[in-house]
Amino acid sequence: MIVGIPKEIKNNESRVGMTPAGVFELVKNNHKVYVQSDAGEGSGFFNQDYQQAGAIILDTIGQVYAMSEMIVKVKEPIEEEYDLIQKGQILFTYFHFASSEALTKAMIRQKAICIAYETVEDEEGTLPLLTPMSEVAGRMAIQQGAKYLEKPVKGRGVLLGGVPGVAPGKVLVLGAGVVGIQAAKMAAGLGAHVTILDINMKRLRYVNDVMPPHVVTEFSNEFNIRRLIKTHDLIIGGVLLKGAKAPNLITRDMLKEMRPGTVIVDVAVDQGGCVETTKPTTHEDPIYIIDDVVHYSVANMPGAVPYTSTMALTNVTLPYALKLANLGWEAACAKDTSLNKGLNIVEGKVVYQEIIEAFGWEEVVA
Ligand SMILES: NC(=O)C1=CN([C@@H]2O[C@H](COP(=O)(O)OP(=O)(O)OC[C@H]3O[C@@H](n4cnc5c(N)ncnc54)[C@H](O)[C@@H]3O)[C@@H](O)[C@H]2O)C=CC1
Ligand SMILES: CC(=O)C(=O)O
Ligand SMILES: [Mg+2]
Repeated sequence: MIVGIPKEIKNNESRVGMTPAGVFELVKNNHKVYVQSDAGEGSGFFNQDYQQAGAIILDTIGQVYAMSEMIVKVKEPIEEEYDLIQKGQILFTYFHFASSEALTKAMIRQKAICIAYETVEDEEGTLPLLTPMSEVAGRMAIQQGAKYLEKPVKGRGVLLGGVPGVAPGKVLVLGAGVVGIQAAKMAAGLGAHVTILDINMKRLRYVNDVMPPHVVTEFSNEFNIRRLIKTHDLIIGGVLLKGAKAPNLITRDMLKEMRPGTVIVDVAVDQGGCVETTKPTTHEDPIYIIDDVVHYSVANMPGAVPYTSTMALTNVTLPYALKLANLGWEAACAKDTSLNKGLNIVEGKVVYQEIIEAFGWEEVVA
């Protein structure tokens, strides 16, 4: 198969869809790999590294799309890329369709085969291609939250760890999944008081078992959320309903109940966010303020730490990319039930039910 690796063009996105090690594996399996010039530069991989691994470097993104049967990338295609996508071309990347009707309609129009990293699901129900980026984003959420709690950027002016004689800051984590647990771990490490909520008792039991005593679990419901937001300094959104729009656990009216300078880091923004007032932001302009509450909602948080993130992501995507290249998408998905769950749009047809529901469409749109 001919595989193309374009340079990411989303704001401050420095990850790349494949490392030279991945190229080496594909070439070893008799595939041809085109890499756009400087695609890996932001992650510390240079044209020469890709060439030594067996790739051919192409000058433009247009050439990569035009000459490849499968595109392996990181983020969803953005508007400038829509028309480059070919009918029947495999796109293997994050899409987060439920948060964007425009993107969904564009991919339907282009009649591509869209296999979404975030819905590939193993037998245990975990999401192997989302997990490493959730680990990165969960850890980063505390770094970013701590920064925006500082007064000069309109935060409450609270130091998360406190100091001797002064109580630590309080962190509320919505969702005890991968993002939530990593965020709780980092916040606890700084000495903050952490409250973590979920509706899944298994997750809460696990957290209760492995975390130190200053990480407290509570059941997630509106009553508890309304009570807790009044006293917590930093709120992390890490809720996910697979493939679907995230539920709005914090509604607009609740902002008035928070103290001025409270910070919300809504990591779930890529699935539409779990806060009603969440809208996607960029690393260039990451925050906005509503009712004195600082909102941070960057949809590609791991893109800011590409040295770590590119390797963490491609460690898990490569075996699937290799399967797709070796067998073609139909046979690969038929053989591998995890990969099959990644199929979101196939030649103009939405095949993932939660996407159809997210837009209130009656049926599969062709
Ligand atoms: N902004 C960014 O750059 C990034 C965003 N993400 C996003 O972060 C989100 C979370 O991802 P993961 O932690 O991997 O998901 P996960 O599936 O591991 O965890 C989600 C948790 O939410 C819980 N949940 C569901 N409904 C709930 C409710 N009403 N109240 C409380 N908890 C509830 C689930 O039980 C589950 O434990 C996803 O939308 C993911 O795409 C992930 C990586 C990067
Ligand atoms: C998962 C995701 O949205 C990201 O890594 O950017
Ligand atoms: Mg207020």
